[in-house]
Amino acid sequence: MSAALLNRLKPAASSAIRLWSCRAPVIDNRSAALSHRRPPSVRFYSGLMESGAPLFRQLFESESSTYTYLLADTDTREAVLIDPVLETVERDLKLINELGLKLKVAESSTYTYLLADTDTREAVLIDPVLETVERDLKLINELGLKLKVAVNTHCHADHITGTGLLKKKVFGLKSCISKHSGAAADIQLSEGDRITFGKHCLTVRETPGHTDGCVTYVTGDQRMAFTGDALLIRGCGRTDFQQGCPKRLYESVHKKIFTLPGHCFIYPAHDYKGQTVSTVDEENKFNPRLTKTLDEFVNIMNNLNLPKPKKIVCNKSLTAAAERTHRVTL
Ligand SMILES: N[C@@H](CCC(=O)N[C@@H](CSS)C(=O)NCC(=O)O)C(=O)O
Repeated sequence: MSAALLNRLKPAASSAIRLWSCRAPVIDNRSAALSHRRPPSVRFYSGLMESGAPLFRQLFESESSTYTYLLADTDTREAVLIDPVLETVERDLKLINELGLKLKVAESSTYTYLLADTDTREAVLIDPVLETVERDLKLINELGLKLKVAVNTHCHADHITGTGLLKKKVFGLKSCISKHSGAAADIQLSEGDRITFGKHCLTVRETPGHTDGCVTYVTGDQRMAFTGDALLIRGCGRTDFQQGCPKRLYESVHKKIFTLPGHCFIYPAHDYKGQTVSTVDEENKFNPRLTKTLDEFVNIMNNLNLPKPKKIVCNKSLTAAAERTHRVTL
């Protein structure tokens, strides 16, 4: 596979299917779907491929009847997974290892934050992501920290994926998310709750609007706020799917974030322009959406016309689970 082709695959997994389908053999899934018979969990087609064609596997998750597709360059071994499903991630990773492939990281421009008490070494991870769990654990080990809690800002498929895997790898680790998120976790959080690590803490401020269960975590000294997707730098979370509501978001930001001290640093869950940090004062003055009136804000949010975010599209199972209450377990 050429570098140009790989680059074309990376930004949009759905177009990858179209791209490959002209060269791959025809696959007829209809019989399995119509007869409700369970298809084999892994199908092999590589023998039918013309030379130079990518390695291709169709994988199936029976609970949600979702197909995951594995595509790889047989020379570089670089691989892409389309629609990985939570329940079958371990099986798919095993196959990728068996075939000696290197999974390219799905890009969601998501930030994970690590905070720790330097005396007790107790640590907290905010929004750990599946693809970077190993990197984050390595850092935690290198720094001699004890990971105590994995806290999640909200239940979206581009944020919550790492917590389950971390719980398998770190004995005693607790998961946290808002009680309004619809997800099950060890600790269900509400407004004003505190997550302690050593002498430090994070306080929960409920900031719904992007989703019902969005929260902002504020350090005890109010110097830092981890705003998730509620407030982004010079932007904010979209409100056009999965419980989004512009009016709620506007109120959340004005009442719960802009009331923090002006010097409080804002650390968002995403940035698409390379920005890393802002402050309450800065966003209060320069945020092009949230400095508007409520009506203007609602109008802006209802006309963003954004493309679907990458990992939300790529992970049908988690997205569907996020839409059904109490299906995601962290
Ligand atoms: N422009 C982005 C679009 C990705 C996107 O929709 N991001 C979400 C957070 S993940 S649900 C969002 O709320 N974005 C707000 C915005 O104004 O972008 C891209 O480059 O993919």
